[in-house]
Amino acid sequence: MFVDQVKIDVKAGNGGNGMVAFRREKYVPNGGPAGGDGGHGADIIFKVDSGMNTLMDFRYHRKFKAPAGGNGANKSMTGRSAENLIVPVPEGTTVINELTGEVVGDLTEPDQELVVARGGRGGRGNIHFASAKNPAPEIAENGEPGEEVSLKLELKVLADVGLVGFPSAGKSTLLSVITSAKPKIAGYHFTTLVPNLGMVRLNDGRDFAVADLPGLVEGASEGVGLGIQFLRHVERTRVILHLVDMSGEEGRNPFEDYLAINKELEAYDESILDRPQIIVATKMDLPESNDNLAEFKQQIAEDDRGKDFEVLPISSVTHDGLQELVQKTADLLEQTTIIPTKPLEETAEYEYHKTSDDLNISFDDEIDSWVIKGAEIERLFKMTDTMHEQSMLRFARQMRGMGIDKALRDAGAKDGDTVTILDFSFTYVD
Ligand SMILES: Nc1nc2c(ncn2[C@@H]2O[C@H](COP(=O)(O)OP(=O)(O)OP(=O)(O)O)[C@@H](O)[C@H]2O)c(=O)[nH]1
Ligand SMILES: [Mg+2]
Repeated sequence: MFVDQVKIDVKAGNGGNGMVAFRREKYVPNGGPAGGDGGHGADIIFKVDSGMNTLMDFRYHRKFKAPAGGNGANKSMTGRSAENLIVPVPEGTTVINELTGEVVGDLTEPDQELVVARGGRGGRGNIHFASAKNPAPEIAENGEPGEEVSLKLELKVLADVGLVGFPSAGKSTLLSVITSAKPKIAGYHFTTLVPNLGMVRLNDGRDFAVADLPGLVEGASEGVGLGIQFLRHVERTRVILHLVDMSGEEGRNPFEDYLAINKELEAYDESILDRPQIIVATKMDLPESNDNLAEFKQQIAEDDRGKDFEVLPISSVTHDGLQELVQKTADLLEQTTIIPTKPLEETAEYEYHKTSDDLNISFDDEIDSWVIKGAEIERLFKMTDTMHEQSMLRFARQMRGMGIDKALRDAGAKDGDTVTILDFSFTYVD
C-alpha cells in the first residue's frame, strides 16, 4: 500500500468590512448612520470527486485562497457574501491539521463535503453602533480574517500496474513520460530506492496508477540488492509491465535479463507469473536495439511462459510506442479481475547499525507507521557487485529519513541486530 501524501496551505476568505456612512436626504442636514455590514468570506470546502484516484493534482497546486466578502456599502447595504471555494479530493482522503496532527476529517463517501477553513464574518456597519449618546457613530468593524491552516492530505493507493525490470532498464524514465511524476533518473543502477507512483490518464477518460519499482537483480527474492520488500508491491499489482533494455549496453543480453527477472518473481511467488504481463522492449532509439529485438522475439517465442506475452517496443526518448503501450495496458486492466489477496501486513527487514556521524541526518519523526517486532532473523541487505557503495549509502540515508533508525533505537535494537519491521508502507514526503 502506498501512502500518497501532500501538504497544502488553505486560507479562507476574509469577511468584508463594515461601512461608515450616513443618510443623505434632501432637506435633512444630518441623516442617521447608514453604513452596511460586510459580506461573509468564502469557506474552503473539500468535496469527494469519484473521478480522482490520487493526490497528484495537489503537487502542482498547493495553495488555496478563497475570496473575501464584499465590504458594506451606504444606504445600509450589506456586502456580497463570497462564494465558497470547493476543492475536489479523491475518495478515501484523510485530512490532518499539519500543526496539531489532529485529524480534521475522513472523506469516505461519494460527494461528501468537509469545511476545512471557515470564511471570516463580515464586520458590522455603523448602523449597529448608533446609541442615544452617539446617534452618528463614526465607527464600523473590520471583517474577521478567514481561517488559515496548513493541512496534510493522505490517501492510501494501490497501484494497478507495476514496472519491473533490471536496474537501468528505463522504468523511471517510462514513468516520467507517461505520467506527471518526476522520478529520479540516472545512468547508474539502483537509482530508484523506493517506489514512485504516477497516474496515467488516457484521452478516453480511463486511468490507472503505475508503480515504478526499484530494479531487481538475481537473488532479489532472497534479499539481494534492494531486497524483497519491493516484490511485495508487485504482488499487489494487477498487471506487470516487464521492461527489458534492448540496447545491449554493458554487454547485457536482453533475453537473459528477462529470464533472470522472471525467475526472481517466480521464486518470490509462483502465482505472480500468471499475472498478465506485457514485455516492454525499451531504448529502441539506440543503434543495436533493432537487431537485439529481432533475436529476443525469436527466443521468447520458444519460451514456455514468454510466448504468451506480448512484446511492445518503445522509446521513452522519441516516445515511439508509448501510446500503444498505455492503450494495451488499460485494455489488459479491464480484462483483469485478479485482486491480489495476500494479507495486508507487510514486513521488511533492516539491519540496524549504529548511526555513524557522516550519515547522521535528521530523523523524520512524523512517520509513525513503523512497528518493530523485535530483533530476530538473519542479515538482510546482502551487497552485490551491481549495487555500488554509493547506492547503499543513499539507501541507508533514505531509510533514516523515514525514521526507521529512531524507531529501532527506541525499541532497543543493538548494533548489528537484524529486525523485522511490520506495516511496511512508503510515505511520500517532499
Ligand atoms: N536512449 C535511451 N535511453 C533511455 C531510455 N529510457 C531510459 N534511458 C536511459 O537509461 C538510464 C536508466 O534509466 P532509468 O529510467 O533511471 O532506469 P530504471 O530502470 O528506473 O533504473 P533503476 O531505478 O536503477 O532500477 C538513464 O540514463 C536514462 O536516460 C530510452 O528510451 N532511450
Ligand atoms: Mg528507476
